[in-house]
Formats: sequence, structure tokens, C-alpha cells
Amino acid sequence: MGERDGPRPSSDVALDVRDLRMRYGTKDVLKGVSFAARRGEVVALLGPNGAGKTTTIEILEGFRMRSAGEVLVLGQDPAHGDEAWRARLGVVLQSWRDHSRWRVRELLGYLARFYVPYSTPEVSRPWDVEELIRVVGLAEQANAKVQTLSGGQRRRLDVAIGIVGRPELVFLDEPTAGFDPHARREFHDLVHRLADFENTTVLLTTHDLDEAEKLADRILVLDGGTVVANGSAEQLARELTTQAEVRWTSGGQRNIHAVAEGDPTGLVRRLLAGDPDVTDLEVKRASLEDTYMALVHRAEAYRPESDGAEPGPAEQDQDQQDQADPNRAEQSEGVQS
Ligand SMILES: Nc1ncnc2c1ncn2[C@@H]1O[C@H](COP(=O)(O)OP(=O)(O)OP(=O)(O)O)[C@@H](O)[C@H]1O
Repeated sequence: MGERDGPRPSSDVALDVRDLRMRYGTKDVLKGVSFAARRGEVVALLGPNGAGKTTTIEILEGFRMRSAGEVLVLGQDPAHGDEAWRARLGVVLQSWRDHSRWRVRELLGYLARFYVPYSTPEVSRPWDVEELIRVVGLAEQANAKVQTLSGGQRRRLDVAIGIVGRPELVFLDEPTAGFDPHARREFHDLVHRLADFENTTVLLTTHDLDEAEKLADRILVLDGGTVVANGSAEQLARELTTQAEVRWTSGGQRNIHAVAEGDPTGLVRRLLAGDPDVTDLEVKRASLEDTYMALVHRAEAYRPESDGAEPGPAEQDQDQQDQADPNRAEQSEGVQS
């Protein structure tokens, strides 16, 4: 599977990343990452802790300056993005600063006003606050103070803050951490709605493989500073050598046979034709989790030992370049908690 899918017409491309590199001190975290995302596409960025997912997202958001490579986000280099460009992006970070004494409706209404000047004939900004509150499932909490929200409700508010400007591209860093299964499902519906009805491009990071499989049109696995896989969940599963396991019992004995390539139907047919005692027959396809673990192990097996080193103290304290977007500016200047 290639890292790129070939050239695309520029208007259809929301994200175009070529040979992106990031070095903290002497540690190379991104070593030539390339990928693209179309408008309306949902892309999940997976990878073990420390793989560089947040670093990648921060570079694309324009919050962090890259070491090298070409990056276009909605046709603009994020290192030189202006306010009008930022207004077209939505950002949901791992944790927002607290707005504890604000009420949900008040806060969203306040933030929404900043997007009015960026409304265009094609995209009317901001999102209608009442509709947004309903869409993210906070109707019952509309008048509640932020400090009284549960963890999952807070996260929904984070999402509402991220999309209030009706962005064309949304970055979601671990958006469903702390969600219960119901909230998770509602959030998935929201992401589908954004992609399908608003043609919003979504780039999200997650450690939840089930979520990636459910939500993403495409999954990117980052490991060792490069993209080790880029494709749909099915394409990733096909990358594995062991695709399926056939299990059965015969003569009181349990048997497991891994089918390395192709369709396990042939094995099942031969088995049933040749052995009348077969019971408890199961065919288990490799799950995305199996695929992911295999990919990451494979990448680790090829990695030179020195790459795994953690940064020394001198490298650990490089503060990110904070080129604030409207949300961030409001958080530090306008909104008191
Ligand atoms: N400001 C910084 N200065 C030095 N090193 C950093 C800095 N920020 C991140 N790193 C290092 O870069 C690597 C990638 O970090 P990053 O947060 O991008 O990974 P991640 O894939 O998002 O991890 P996680 O899944 O744990 O959120 C880590 O080894 C981290 O220690």
C-alpha cells in the first residue's frame, strides 16, 4: 500500500502532507510523513504512545513549526496561516482550559460571534448555537455551568467549541476519551453527519481501534516516525499475512488452522467433506486490533535500536510555537472562568 494515492485535483484536497519531518533537539520524531485527505473524508491517525500523532496534528493546525517538509491545509501552508484561514479550521485538543463559571449556551454564543466576519456565501458562519447544542447532545445542559458538566458532557462541549465556526476541516485529538458507550455512539453519529452532510474533513487521533474502524474512511498508522500503513480497515486487514483462523472440534480435539492467504472457504469445504465428525466450526477474521499489532510489531522489528531512545532533559522542554487560533485567543484573553 503506497503512502500517497497519486495526484488529486487541488480543490478536492483538504490536507496535503509531503515528507514532513520534525526534530526535537536531536530526536527525530517525524521522519518523512506523507499523506493526503480529501474533502469530506474521515481519517484516523493511529500509533503507539509517542509516535508523533499530536505533533503531526499541531503542525497541521499551525500551532507548531515543522523542521522540514511541505504541508498544505485547505490550500495554505499552516506556518503562514492567517485568521481567515484559521476560522475555516476546527480544533478539539486533548483538554481545554476551564471555563467553569460560564454557562454552556453563553459560552458557545460568545465564541460563535468571532466567526461572523468569516461567513461566506458558500459557508454561513457560525453554526446556529441552539442547533449546535442539540446536535452535540447538550440540550438539557444548555443553561448549566460548565463546572457542573460530567466528563463526557465536557468533551461534547469541547467538540461544540471546536465546530462552532462551521469548519471545513476538524482536528480531533482523542475526542472520545472518557465517553460512555452511549456518548461514544452519539459522537460517532455527529462525525458521520459532519462528513456526510457538511462535507467536513475530519482528522482524528484515537487509541480505540474499534472507533477507528467505525468512523474512518481511511486509517493512517504512524510508527517510528513514518506512516507504516495507510488504507481502509479492510485494506489494512489484507496487509496481514495471517488473515483468518479456522477452528473446529473433531474426535474430542480442538483444532486451529491459520489461513495465511486468500479465502478460508476452500479449507472449510475440504474439512467438512473429509471429516464427518467436525463440530463447533468457527472462522475468525483478523480484527483491526490484530492487524494493528502486527503492523506495529513489524515496524518495530525493522527499526534501528538508537531510534527508540527517549529525549534527554535538554530536548524535553521545547515549548510549542503558539500561533493562536480564534478559540485559543479567546481562551487566553476573553474568557474568564
Ligand atoms: N515539546 C517537546 N519537546 C521535546 N520532545 C517532545 C515535545 N513534544 C513531544 N515530544 C516528544 O515527541 C514524541 C512524540 O510525541 P507526541 O505527543 O506527538 O506523540 P503521540 O503519538 O501524540 O503520543 P500519545 O499517543 O501518547 O498522545 C514523544 O517522544 C515526545 O516525548
